[in-house]
Amino acid sequence: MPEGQIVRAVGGFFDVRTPEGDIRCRARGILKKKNLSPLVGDYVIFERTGPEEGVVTEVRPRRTQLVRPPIANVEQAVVLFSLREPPLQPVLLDRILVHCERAGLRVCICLTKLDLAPDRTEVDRIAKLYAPAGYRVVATSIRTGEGVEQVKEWLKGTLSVFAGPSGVGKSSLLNEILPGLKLRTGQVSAKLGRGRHTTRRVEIIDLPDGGRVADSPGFSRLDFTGMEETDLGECFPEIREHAVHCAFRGCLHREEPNCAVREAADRGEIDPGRYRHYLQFLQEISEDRRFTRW
Ligand SMILES: Nc1nc2c(ncn2[C@@H]2O[C@H](COP(=O)(O)OP(=O)(O)OP(=O)(O)O)[C@@H](O)[C@H]2O)c(=O)[nH]1
Ligand SMILES: [Zn+2]
Repeated sequence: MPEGQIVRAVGGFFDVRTPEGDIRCRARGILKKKNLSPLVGDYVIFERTGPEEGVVTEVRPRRTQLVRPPIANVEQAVVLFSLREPPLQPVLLDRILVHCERAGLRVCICLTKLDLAPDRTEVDRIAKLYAPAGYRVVATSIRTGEGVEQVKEWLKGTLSVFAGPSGVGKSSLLNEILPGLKLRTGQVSAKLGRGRHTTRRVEIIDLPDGGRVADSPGFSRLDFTGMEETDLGECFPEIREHAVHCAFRGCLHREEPNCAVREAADRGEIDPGRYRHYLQFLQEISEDRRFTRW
């Protein structure tokens, strides 16, 4: 039976992309009963019921699943923050990165509006700061075109989602990467990713160089609901790496004796700012827990 990936959900139908084109499918009732309603991004098996119509009969296991936007099998998050207007927000950046890690996504960081920064000092600092975590950093400007090719390179061969606060230039960069996007998706609106006050409709867009991107930005909810204190360290790659040498299993890297993470932070092997944000988030999680217990 034919297979494909759902690229769009419209009024109870799912558009399944296949090499021969998109097939508009309903979902077989049994899937809903089994609580397996298809999501955009799902790889599915379908039966043809007409030349361009079908029924989804099976949903392949998901590798990842995001809630906002509701989309399956995203592999990569391109996290955007502007260097200026608005200025970089380091805590919020780490907060988004935690959510990316938690969702199991590969991360790259894009510092936008390079044309508004006096020089590359801040870019170099951020790149150095995130190197131990394994995050690649690029600086872009849609005014000068700098960095855009690098982002295109990162998007190849994978399904990505853009993430970042309002006004940092997510839509602008997506438009730069896909100048024909509006035409292709038939959107009248001049802006992409504008979903806050309108019905959010997710769609996966094929890039000319291969690779796919969700047209709606990710991670609009950024609290740590449902997270255990012991989960947090897992979401900081450089902390995760050192944590295996901590004296205690389940070490939260606070005041525990022989904590390899704190020692690495003292030696500067873990960025002190990142460690501080870790402690801040840990505090949030533990306060939440106390609250729910009362
Ligand atoms: N100088 C400069 N301005 C930029 C750049 N990229 C985007 N902008 C401007 O920043 C503003 C916000 O850009 P958007 O693309 O709407 O930002 P967004 O992240 O999509 O914002 P939301 O839709 O609110 O999430 C616009 O006025 C853009 O023209 C850039 O590289 N340099
Ligand atoms: Zn520790």
